[in-house]
Order: sequence, then C-alpha cells, then structure tokens
Amino acid sequence: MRMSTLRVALLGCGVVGSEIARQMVEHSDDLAARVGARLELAGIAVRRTGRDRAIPGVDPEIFTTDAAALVARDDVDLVVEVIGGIEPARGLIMAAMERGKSVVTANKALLADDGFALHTAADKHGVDLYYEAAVAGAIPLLRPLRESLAGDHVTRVLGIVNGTTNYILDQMDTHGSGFAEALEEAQALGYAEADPTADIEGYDAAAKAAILAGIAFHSPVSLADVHREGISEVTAADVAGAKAMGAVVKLLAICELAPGGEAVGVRVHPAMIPREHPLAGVRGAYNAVFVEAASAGQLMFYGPGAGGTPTSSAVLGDLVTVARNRVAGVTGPGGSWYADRRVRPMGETVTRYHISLDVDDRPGVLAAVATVFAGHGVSIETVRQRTEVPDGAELVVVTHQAPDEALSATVDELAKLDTVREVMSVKRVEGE
Ligand SMILES: NC(=O)C1=CN([C@@H]2O[C@H](COP(=O)(O)OP(=O)(O)OC[C@H]3O[C@@H](n4cnc5c(N)ncnc54)[C@H](O)[C@@H]3O)[C@@H](O)[C@H]2O)C=CC1
Ligand SMILES: N[C@@H](CC=O)C(=O)O
Ligand code: NA
Repeated sequence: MRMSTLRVALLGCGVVGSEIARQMVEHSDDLAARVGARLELAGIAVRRTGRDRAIPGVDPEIFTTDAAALVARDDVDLVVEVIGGIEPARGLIMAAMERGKSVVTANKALLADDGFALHTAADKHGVDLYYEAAVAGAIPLLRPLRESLAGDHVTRVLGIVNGTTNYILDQMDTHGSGFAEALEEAQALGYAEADPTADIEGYDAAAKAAILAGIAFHSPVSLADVHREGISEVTAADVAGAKAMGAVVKLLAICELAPGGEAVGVRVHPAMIPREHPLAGVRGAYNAVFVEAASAGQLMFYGPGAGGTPTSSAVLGDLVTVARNRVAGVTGPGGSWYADRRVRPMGETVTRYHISLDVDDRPGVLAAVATVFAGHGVSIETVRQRTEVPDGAELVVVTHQAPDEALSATVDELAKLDTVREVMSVKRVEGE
C-alpha cells in the first residue's frame, strides 16, 4: 500500500526556517516512518526570491513571496510559521486554521500577545496549534507542562529563558567582555532576534514568561501583564560587585502562584544569584528552567535555548506530532485557561535587594541609612563598607525579603539623603 503524503507550507526561511527545510529533506524517510505519512514541502514563503536559496534537495521553484496564497492552497495540509513578529504572522496562522490546517510556530511574541484568541480559533476549527520552540528553544518544556504535569499543581517556574542575554552576561562575567562586543558575537551566532532590543530589553524573555505562566497556572497572561526589566543597564561594576559577594548576574524569568492561589506574579529582571545555585552554572546561550510542583517537587529543564539547529528540533517535534494527529484524525490537547487568576502588581512581590551606595565617609551616615530601611519595614541582612571610593565610601546593603514596593520606596528615600551621593546600583537577589 502506498504511504499517503501530508503537504507542508513553510513560512519564513531565515535562521530557523532554512534549518527546518534542510532537515525535512535530510531525514524525510525517518520522519515518514514516524508519522505514517510522507511530509513534503509544498512551498516556502520568503520575503524576496532570487537570492541564493539553494537548500540541497529543495526545488527552487517552490519558493514564493506570496505567503497568503501558499497558506490558502488546497494541497497544503500543515503550516509551519517561522517568520516571527505579530503581522503578517497572526493573519497567516488564522487563515491556515480557518481552512482546517494545523499550525506549528516558534513565535513567542505572537503567542504572548494573543495566545488566547489563537487557541480559541484552533479549538473552533478543530486543528492543532503547537509552539514548543517558542519557549526555551530545543528544551522540551511546554509539552511537559501541558501534558506530563497536567495532573499536578505547579506553583513556580523560574529560569533563564533568553540565550542572547545569558551569552552576553556570561561573556561579561567570564572574560570581562564589553556589552557591545558580546552582543555582536551573539548576533553572529544566530541567537539574537532580528531586532536585538527584544532580547536586551527583556521583551523576548517576558513573552516566554507570559506563555509559561499561562500554561503553568491555567490562567491567561499576556506580555502586558509581565513586569519587565532588561540588561542594558547592567554594568561591568554590577558584574564585579556580584562576583565580590560570590554571586553572578542573570536575567531571570519568574512566574509564581501567590499564596492561596488567587493571583499570579510574572516578572523578568536581572538578579544576583549565588554562584553555587544551579542556574549560576548555565553558560553561553544555554537556558535552564526550574519548575516546582506540589507532588513532583523540583524539576529542572536544561539545554540550548536558541540557534537555528536546536530550535528546528522543537519545531520538527511539533510537526511530527501534528502530522501524527492528522493521520489519526484527532487533535492534541488545546488551551487550558479555566482559572481566572488576578495578575499581581510587582509591588506585592516579596523579594530581596542588593543596594550599592556612594556615601560620605563620616559619623552618622550608617545610622541615617539604617533609619530609612527601618522606616519602610525593610530588614537588613548584611552591610559592608568599602573605602576605595575617592573622598567617601561605598556601602553595600543586602536586605532580607520584603515587598518590592517597600524596597523601591526605601531606595527612593535613600537617594534623597544628603549623605548619599549616589545610589550606584540596585539589584534583586534570588535563589536562596
Ligand atoms: N533564532 C532563534 O534562536 C530562535 C527563534 N525563534 C523564533 O523563530 C522565528 C524565526 O526566527 P529566526 O529564524 O531567527 O528569524 P529570521 O529573521 O532569521 O527569519 C525570519 C525570516 O522570515 C522572513 N520574512 C519576513 N516577512 C516575511 C513574509 N511576509 N513572508 C515570508 N517571509 C518573511 C525574513 O525575510 C526572514 O528570512 C521567530 O518567531 C523567533 O522568535 C524561536 C526560538 C529560537
Ligand atoms: N533570541 C532568543 C532566541 C530564542 O528564543 C534568545 O536569545 O533566547
Ligand atoms: Na522549548
């Protein structure tokens, strides 16, 4: 009996798309055996044809600049979207689903912006929408959360989910590299988004945090709900200051269920973590995510979070899954947002601070500083004074846990003290 064929439209042929096409050709027999049908590239939508599009085994005639026409073709069964961004990706995915085609995408920006509507459309049209590559690249994370942990109660997801910023911070920590130089290397290696602002300013990690929180806590969370700070203001002095206290600076995504479960907190910001913490050892563009669940306890997922080849692994895994479902005439689990939880403002988050102050070196300064902390109910864990600062001193204060709003009000008031010449750096401390 002849094996049937499923025809795939590939939208986008950049870092990730070209790798998907290459592997679909190279591993076509294995993929067919796993799916129970051949996966054939029906067309590849690109922004411009005529460039050197040679992918061995791919007919140059299948490249097209008309993505909408490709998606609408009757001989296309499945659609893979790796263009990125909001439009035209959203319109193309919606059009595909309306025509009964299952979709695989790596597009975290879109999922964080409109995941609820996209899932609603997928359910309505009886198709699959899979996006494992959208969070933490190659690492299987969304499927374990949606499927393997569907019977457990997830309370916290914490991790490093942006390869570019981890690469930059790691280069700054290990080699003392400058920010710009490390960013250029990350772009050359294909880790960074087309517009690196998305990585550097934390938008990429925030989109991933929104997706993770929505799945983990069964409640819709969008990018706008995420408290976001990037790494563009992390200085060599911050990295050195962290080193001096046996810590390392990482950009963390933290999604947590508030006690009682009525609210969720979702935040992305640079934080100091102790060097002995497992996340401190995550180097280069690698990602790592801790998931804490009531019955499972602590789980850690680790691996390559960016780059064309690793990301293609997650996309092809999803493609095999939706193709198998298509062969079996079923769809996989859809969105699960039955719990309508409030998104807690950042001020309610309980955290710790590392604050570095440039102060006058004279009697009463420490007492004045301590009074400000006490006035906001913030307890100090350690104070260290360094006297290398010209005509003054550097006070480094590490706090106990306190609400973020009390900590930021403390910093605002410290900045107004006559004896404080400058608040040099403020970093949250996590992982203890
Ligand atoms: N590069 C990475 O490490 C990872 C990327 N992703 C996601 O994968 C997606 C693709 O990323 P990359 O391949 O890195 O980006 P890319 O910028 O290398 O590729 C996107 C391609 O789409 C093309 N394109 C733009 N508009 C188009 C249109 N209207 N029709 C057809 N083609 C069009 C561009 O010319 C470009 O070649 C994005 O959503 C990204 O966030 C996800 C995980 C990791
Ligand atoms: N730009 C992203 C790519 C993967 O999502 C990153 O650096 O992690
Ligand atoms: Na993933």
